[in-house]
Amino acid sequence: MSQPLPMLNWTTGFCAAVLLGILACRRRLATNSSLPLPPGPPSHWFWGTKIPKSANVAFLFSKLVDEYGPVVSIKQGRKVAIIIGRHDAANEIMEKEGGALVGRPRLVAAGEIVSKDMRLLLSQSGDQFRRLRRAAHTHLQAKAAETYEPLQMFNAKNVILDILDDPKEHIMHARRYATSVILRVTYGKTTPTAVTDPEMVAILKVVDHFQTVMRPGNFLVDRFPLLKYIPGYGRILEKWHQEELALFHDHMDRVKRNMAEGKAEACFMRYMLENAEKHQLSEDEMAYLGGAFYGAGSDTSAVAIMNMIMAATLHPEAQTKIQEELDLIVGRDRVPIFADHDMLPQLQAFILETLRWRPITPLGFAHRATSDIIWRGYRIPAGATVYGVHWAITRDPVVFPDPEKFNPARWFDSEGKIRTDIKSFTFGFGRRSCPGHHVANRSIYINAALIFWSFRLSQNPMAPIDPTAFEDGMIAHPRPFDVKFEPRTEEKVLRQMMENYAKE
Ligand code: HEM
Repeated sequence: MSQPLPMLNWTTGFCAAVLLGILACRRRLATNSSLPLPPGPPSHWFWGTKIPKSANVAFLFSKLVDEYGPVVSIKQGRKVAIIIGRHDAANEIMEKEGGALVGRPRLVAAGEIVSKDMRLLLSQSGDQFRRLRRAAHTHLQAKAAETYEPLQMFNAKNVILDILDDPKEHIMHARRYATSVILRVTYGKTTPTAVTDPEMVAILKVVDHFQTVMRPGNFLVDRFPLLKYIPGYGRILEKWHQEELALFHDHMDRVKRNMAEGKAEACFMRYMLENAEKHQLSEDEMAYLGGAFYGAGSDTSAVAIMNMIMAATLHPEAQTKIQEELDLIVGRDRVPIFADHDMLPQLQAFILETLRWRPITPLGFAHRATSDIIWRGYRIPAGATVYGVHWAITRDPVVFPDPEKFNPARWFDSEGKIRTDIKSFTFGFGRRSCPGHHVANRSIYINAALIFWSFRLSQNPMAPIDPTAFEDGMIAHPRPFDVKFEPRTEEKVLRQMMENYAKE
């Protein structure tokens, strides 16, 4: 008689658990969908929130944050976009809920037509994303980045020599630095890269196309994806795809040829070709991954160096502080090296403040919510495009009082140490944050150290020739601006020291 009881108990327990589960889910669904979206501007039922085509989207979104609060929702047709513009909210949503924000929004023009779904930066969460990201990490992680220090020093000294030869072209010199480093890391290219090389011109063209295609609202097909099936539509986008694919393959094929002749340098692409099976990537995917390194890593690093020069020229008092520190720690008989980094807090604070004051990617890169996120009573629905807007977050007045002021001192704690309690979002958020940040941080540091050290600032600070050139607040991609570079160290001595400084 007592036999069936355990079975009954088990069945009853199971049913009760299922019922409770269903109820909990329904309650959650009901609660979630009844929660409001974050506040935002009114929108048209069909067109959504109007974004003027000419607008600087990062500025526009930052204004919305000032008006509606730290998290704003806007409509893009029937889709929801969420703008995150304050530090706390970025931490709580982009970082802590990072698991639900690994995705990227569907970008028809940039992702599907131009990149044919092979660009890591735009790849959706899932198997392909994991394979690409794992492969990229092999050559971008901290340990690998450390091994690139000599080639970064070598190229940074060339920036100084180039500036001495042709100070007006300092923006091009920064570009050449960044491209040379990336081409060396990715393809083992050791021959010098000149700004006029057809290869460099082709790279800059690809970067330029990508920036154009990424600008929200630039291509109607992103609003109306069916357009891509209309014959003839998107011819220019297809052409851009063919151009970049050919360029990426050219680079890869050169490594293949060198491997066949037994003279390939150790580099990312050689590793990929030797380990293609392990990483399960097709030839096109490998070619694109190589391209992703300079697509994502060359212009960004160059802009970081340019912004530093811009910040220095505008703030002679900051130059003087760093100068004093360099005199004390490095002296004048040798050139700064990587090992000096931890002993140069003034320089570190200057770099942190430059990256805050003029973020390199003011709008950031959009993420996509893969499930509902509830934040302080608001709902970020699954499928929403989520922007962590760097320009707005770096202007959070609670974390960065008087945010427009360039003030490296804000990065020191009461004991004079660099603050570790403020997370910097320069390299993005959560699981999509920049895998190249170890390489990038080293590039920024060594160029800053060399530039400040070389241009003895106390007597001849780097100065803008036309201070009004900066007045409208350049962001992202500085226009050419003239800087007076007059090294105090005797030029001949400086050249000599640079020549002897780093040999690849
Ligand atoms: C100062 C220089 C750099 C800055 C400011 C920067 C910034 C960023 C940002 C903001 C993202 C998007 C993060 C997000 O979605 O939240 C990103 C992604 C990426 N960066 Fe960088 N980056 C820099 C240099 C580099 C370098 C040197 C490389 C490679 C050599 C690189 C490779 C990548 C790649 C492959 C991605 C795509 C990652 C993904 O979508 O999963 N970046 N970077």
